[in-house]
Amino acid sequence: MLRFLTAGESHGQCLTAILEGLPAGLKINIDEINQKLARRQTGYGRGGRMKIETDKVDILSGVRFAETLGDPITLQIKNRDWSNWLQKMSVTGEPFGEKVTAARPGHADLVGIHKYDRKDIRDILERASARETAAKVAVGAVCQQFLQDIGISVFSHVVNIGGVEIDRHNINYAKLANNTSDLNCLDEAAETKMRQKIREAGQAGDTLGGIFEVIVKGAPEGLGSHIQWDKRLDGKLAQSLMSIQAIKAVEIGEGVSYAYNPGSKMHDEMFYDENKQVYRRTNHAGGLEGGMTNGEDIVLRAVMKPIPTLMSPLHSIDIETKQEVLASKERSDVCAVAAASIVGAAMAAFTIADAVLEQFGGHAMNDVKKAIENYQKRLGKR
Ligand SMILES: Cc1cc2nc3c(=O)[nH]c(=O)nc-3n(C[C@H](O)[C@H](O)[C@H](O)COP(=O)(O)O)c2cc1C
Ligand SMILES: C=C(O[C@@H]1CC(C(=O)O)=C[C@@H](OP(=O)(O)O)[C@H]1O)C(=O)O
Repeated sequence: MLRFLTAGESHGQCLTAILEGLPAGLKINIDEINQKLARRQTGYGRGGRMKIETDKVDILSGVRFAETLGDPITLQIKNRDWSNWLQKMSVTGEPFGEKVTAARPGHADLVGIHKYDRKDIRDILERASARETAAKVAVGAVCQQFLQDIGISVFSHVVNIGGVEIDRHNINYAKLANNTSDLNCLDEAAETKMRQKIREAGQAGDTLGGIFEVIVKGAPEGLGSHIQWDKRLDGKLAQSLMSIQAIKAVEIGEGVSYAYNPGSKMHDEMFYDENKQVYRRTNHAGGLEGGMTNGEDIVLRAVMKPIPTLMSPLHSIDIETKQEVLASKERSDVCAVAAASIVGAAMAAFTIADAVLEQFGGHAMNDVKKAIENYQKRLGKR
């Protein structure tokens, strides 16, 4: 079993993740992890915090001479902003600085205060903050290196921001691997409109959400299982995306379209090629049937809600004065769908890596590769 935990507050000293369960003998490239961390920081519409941070990973355990040992891998990312918050985030001493008492609709503020019996909303928002997604991306980047080594690639791109959609007929999917657009969008015309939309939202003190897509190529047939609810890979992938801060809906393949079309239009018909290898002409199912991968690309989409902190704040309540007030305004992003798309690829990579290890086991990279080879041979795959 592959598992990870993260720790760290948004303005605390650092973020830490422990990733356990990867086999020994996997080559680790720190520069590639850092590239993914940098990519998560980009995106038109991000706030002032991203000008302070330059996320870089330190590997504190589990790797020696750039190879995994099979031990838990500890990944750490320092918060550069911490130096500005030493007293407000002090581990010892008396409370310092103004309390946050005006709850923001759409954030964890109010429920968190009630549930954890706190008086300062900062005690909640620090951990609810999506700053934590930097740790998820570091974990996912390591998992992506594992997957890459066995021929599986995970990509993501932005398909909608604030209602501006990409033109699917005009997309060069070959650019997925080295897309350098800071909105992580493959459609230049749509990207220009997205920027305009984000600019207008920012000027109005408003925020925007959107949709990103994750595509997994090269996953072997049969990851996951139909035999039990918690073994279904569609369910696990949905959770991995839904667990990202601000994600409100997840779609697999044509997802929502299934409600509007008959079976004759939606199920992917099967054919044999001249070598008696099965192929399909469509992939409405997004690569998953019966909770298992079917050998097609895995296609997932996630909907992100607009950022809850608005510079033109919404009506809310003050937990201390019990008055109706405007929600608090923290420095904030206007739109972070591009960043979320990088997090989405990381979370999908973790989940696929876990499914691969569940199926093929192995504490050593060579054993994993042999097991996959044997399985593919049994299936008659070339
Ligand atoms: C990459 C990323 C950046 C985010 N930036 C902000 C932000 O600057 N301000 C904010 O209020 N929420 C931001 N959020 C969203 C909140 O973290 C999220 O809405 C909050 O934790 C409540 O969780 P929920 O939306 O899943 O219910 C961001 C989310 C992501 C994924
Ligand atoms: C720090 C990050 O995102 C943060 C997510 C976030 C929130 O409420 O989720 C609030 C903002 O933090 P701050 O209050 O420090 O400006 C974002 O910048 C990050 O993505 O690295």
